[in-house]
Amino acid sequence: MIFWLAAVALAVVPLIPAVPVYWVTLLDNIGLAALVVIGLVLLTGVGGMTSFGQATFCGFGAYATALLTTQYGVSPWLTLFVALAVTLAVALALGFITVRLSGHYLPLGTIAWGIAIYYLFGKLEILGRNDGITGIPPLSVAGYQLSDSRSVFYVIWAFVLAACVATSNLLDSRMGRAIRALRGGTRAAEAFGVDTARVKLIVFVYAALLASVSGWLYAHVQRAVTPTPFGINASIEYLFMAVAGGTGHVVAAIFGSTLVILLKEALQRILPVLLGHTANWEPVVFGAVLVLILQKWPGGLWMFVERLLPQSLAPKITADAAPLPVRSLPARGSNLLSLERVRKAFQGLVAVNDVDLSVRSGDIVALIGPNGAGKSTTFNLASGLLPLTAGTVSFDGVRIDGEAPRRIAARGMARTFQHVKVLPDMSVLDNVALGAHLRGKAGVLSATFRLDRAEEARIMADAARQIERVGLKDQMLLQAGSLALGQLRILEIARALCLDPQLLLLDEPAAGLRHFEKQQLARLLSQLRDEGMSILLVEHDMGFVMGLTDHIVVLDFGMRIAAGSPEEIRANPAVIEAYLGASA
Ligand SMILES: Nc1ncnc2c1ncn2[C@@H]1O[C@H](COP(=O)(O)OP(=O)(O)OP(=O)(O)O)[C@@H](O)[C@H]1O
Repeated sequence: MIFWLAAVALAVVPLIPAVPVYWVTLLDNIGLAALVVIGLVLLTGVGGMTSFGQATFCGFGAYATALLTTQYGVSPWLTLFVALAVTLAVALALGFITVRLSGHYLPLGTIAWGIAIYYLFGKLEILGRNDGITGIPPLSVAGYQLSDSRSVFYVIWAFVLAACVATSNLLDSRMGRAIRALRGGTRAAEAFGVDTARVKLIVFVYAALLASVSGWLYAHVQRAVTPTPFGINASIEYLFMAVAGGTGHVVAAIFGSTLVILLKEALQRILPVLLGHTANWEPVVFGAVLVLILQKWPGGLWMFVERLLPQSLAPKITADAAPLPVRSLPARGSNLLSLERVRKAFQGLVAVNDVDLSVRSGDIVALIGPNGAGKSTTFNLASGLLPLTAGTVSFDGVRIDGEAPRRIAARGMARTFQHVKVLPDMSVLDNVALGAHLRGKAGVLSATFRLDRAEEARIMADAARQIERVGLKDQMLLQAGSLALGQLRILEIARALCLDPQLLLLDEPAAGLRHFEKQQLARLLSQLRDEGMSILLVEHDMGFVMGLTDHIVVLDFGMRIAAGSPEEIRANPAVIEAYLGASA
């Protein structure tokens, strides 16, 4: 509501004759920057991919329209589609290479192509080399030329408004959750079935297209383009705007753009008066202020505004949403997971040495052993996180070794993590809904146009059902970051259940839990088994395992030294020697 009131108030500004043209021009510049920064909020703030090359994509939009309108007389509105098509092709090619980079190689990659393309713009004869292209026509609507700041204002801000709405819609969707999941690490996201390389590429292209629209508008506002506004300096400035505003919220992009542009303007006016001479101190003070902001408020300054706004309403859960389809569980007692003579060697070290392990449907099976016995490695071989050196893994009668973790997840194997991997600033409900990624289909287009609501309601209703199933109903709308470790581990189980699995893989589910939390967890796992769920868990806590499981496999130095019921394992001398003996 406040957002729309602000939009109406903004729309009135250029109509007030007393508002100087200079201020309207500033608002135009803020709008142009905000388009790029909205993309950066999604790419960097939400998706965690830092780009120092966004201005380059503005360049593609600007040069495409500059060339076509001045050389070939094409209508500017048509060139918008050409600009988007050119940017799409370039962003797909650059993104394909760039988003596969990780750590600091990713921003370095964006710097590299940002610089290269900037020089390319300045070298190409057809683009007028460093002099650029002049004589670009203004935009026109119904024969009326938008050649002044006031008239073009509405076109710029219509695009900003559309970008805000589309991006907010996108974030509040299945794809939006997948984009947020990127911040939690590729491993976790892939385990829920997210194709992380594809999602990264989608975000990269989305941000590039917004920058291209900004460049296209810029060309028709300035009526001339040169390479300068599309260089690395401009890209860094856009990144500052995103970070200074706050990278977690779409509206913060507008706030950050306003902040940085007004700061630059203010410094240009105030500093010469204060310092009384013409030396160019603005960049120095500008840099110092930005460093101060980054130091003091790394989350961005939007949070100060956000605190003053009414809290957004809790997400609606439609109780009567049709349930998502549920896969049938295999007959109780049938062989669900089989590891046969699996082996994993890390260079010289054989971490898992020809181990056999099977899980029957409806059983809780534990994999135990002293530190370094090879439990986690075996677990990761089963879930596809590590490739096998030898042996086979079959799930529900089908060989799955060699398949990617997300394909294995799609078959009905869901996992939790030894070090919990939740998104702390997302609600428990949204975190759990992430587990249902593979049960939905809605992509970017249906999300931005809100055509995904029926599917989204079904996903949310299922997530709420799983949360109730594990007993976290009272925490459903809290931020996941506010939960205790025991609740976080249960949240991960709810998220795994949201995948509609046949088998749950739990990596040290009781690690770090207090006694009553362990009891609560054991009750939940028994309840799930009673409901027909099969569970394989890696665990250190013998008391927890003995009271809960149907079958135990013991590893030591990568070898299987025993397998049997808890009673058999308790009485096995090799186990007492290797495991219990060690702790005794
Ligand atoms: N990526 C790796 N590269 C090299 N060695 C590894 C790798 N992962 C595990 N190892 C080694 O393989 C052996 C088994 O490790 P693993 O983590 O599977 O044991 P674990 O039983 O899960 O131990 P813990 O209970 O301490 O987690 C250890 O000696 C470990 O150092």
